[in-house]
Amino acid sequence: SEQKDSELSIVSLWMRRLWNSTSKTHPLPPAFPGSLPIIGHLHKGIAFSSNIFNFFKILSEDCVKQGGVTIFKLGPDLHYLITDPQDASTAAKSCLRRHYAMDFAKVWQGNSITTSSGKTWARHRKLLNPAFSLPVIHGFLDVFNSQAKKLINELEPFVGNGLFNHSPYFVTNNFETLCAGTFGIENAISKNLGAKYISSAYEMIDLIKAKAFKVWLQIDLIYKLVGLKKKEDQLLENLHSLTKTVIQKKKLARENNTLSNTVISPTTGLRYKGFLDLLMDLSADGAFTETEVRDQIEAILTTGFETTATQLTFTMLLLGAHPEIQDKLCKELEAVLGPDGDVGKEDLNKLVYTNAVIMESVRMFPTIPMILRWVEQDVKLKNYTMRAGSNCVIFPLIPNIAAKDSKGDQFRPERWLDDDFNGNQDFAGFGLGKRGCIGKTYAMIAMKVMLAHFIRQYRVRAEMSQLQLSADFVLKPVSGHEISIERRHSTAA
Ligand code: HEM
Repeated sequence: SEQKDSELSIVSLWMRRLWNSTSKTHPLPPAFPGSLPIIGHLHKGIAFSSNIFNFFKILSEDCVKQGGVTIFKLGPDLHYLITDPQDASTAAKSCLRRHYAMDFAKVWQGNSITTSSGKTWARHRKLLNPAFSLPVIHGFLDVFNSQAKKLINELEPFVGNGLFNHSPYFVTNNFETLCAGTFGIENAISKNLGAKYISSAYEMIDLIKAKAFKVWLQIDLIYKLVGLKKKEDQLLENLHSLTKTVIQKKKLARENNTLSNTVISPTTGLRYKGFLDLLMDLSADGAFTETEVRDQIEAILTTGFETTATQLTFTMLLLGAHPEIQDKLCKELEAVLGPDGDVGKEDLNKLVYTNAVIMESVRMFPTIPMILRWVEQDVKLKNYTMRAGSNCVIFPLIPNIAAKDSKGDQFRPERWLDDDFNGNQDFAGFGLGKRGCIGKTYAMIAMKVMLAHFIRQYRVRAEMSQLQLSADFVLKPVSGHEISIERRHSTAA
């Protein structure tokens, strides 16, 4: 019946999209320039598709100029673009349903925290919140520390050897870290299985994107005829086989009591559980079905592995291009942690500048470049009412680029320390409101630990003038992002 519900909801979304394009219920805000009859701004989207991040900047800057709310039309689909912080907050609070494109991810992740809406989402979010709390994440510190050291060793051959692409190393390493934290078993999966999962996830995301943009692929018969259904089934098998394998392993271990379902962290002394154990406890209590456990695990893996890795890729690049900031960061890390000590939980709050560096990296390059929501009911903003059946786009770039100072395009971590930017409620890099990022604490601590080891060991150099970005679900560099590394002889042990 869930399948039927989702089909019905897709049909009703289509009806509302069509209705919305013709109804004249509420006056519209000004449009982004260049809209054409029928296709709207589709041609603009296509023209800018090779540099989508620049397009987001142009859209958000225009939106700021036009008063904070504009319209962007992709064929019949009406999108409200919002840069006004108060309206962004209202929209994020009122529109808790994701864009319909996320419905195409349901074949993969069912009704998980990322794909569900309404009461199902609220229940999942409430049940999952404790799994992402600070004490749980503190329990992962050993994994974070050892994974950071592992990466540093892996990069050893690049020392003094010129530019290289560091991004895939961060992706693989972060995926392993996430698997250890998620499954609560180190080396739970083989390297091959992990690599297959990552490549299948990328391909699956491409399919979801294709469905969202090429509307004819949303018709099942066409999807089958062009061979994409077969491809999708194969990818789903690859993806689900990893989660199924680990869940089976864990289940057996729990039944036979051969694996303690809590791990004692040697650094923190804390007893902790991986996400999977917490989910299985909930399933034993009847809160989650077995399928829901798998769906949530898929959702955590997908939202977790690329975001943190990509943000670190950007951070290394920014640090490489700003040696004075890198030196200041290194000084703080050495002062708090010594030349090569691990990061303990009591150190985290002392790494104030490190925190600012990461936040500034999220501000400059938000890996989730837009918050896309579906407007289910009419939503009243300050000066306009968003029509039910439309979409709204909140750019994390809002307060980021429409910056509070005139130097918003500069990488300046100090703004998080000196200015009123610190604790800025409008900052949308990790989302806004109740549906904001559940993994923020995980991500911030994982990134801090990685930077702590990396920067004390290596001096990074980079040059950003040729940087090219792409943005699908995640904003990422596609070229011009290589770095070089040298050992910091003066401080290395
Ligand atoms: C630099 C790292 C990260 C950034 C910048 C980031 C950013 C975001 C943003 C902006 C949203 C809101 C999207 C929306 O409202 O449409 C979000 C949601 C989410 N994030 Fe993150 N994220 C990061 C890392 C992580 C990690 C490591 C995990 C998991 C371990 C994670 C799990 C999630 C989940 C499950 C949601 C959906 C929450 C919900 O729908 O209730 N994120 N993230």
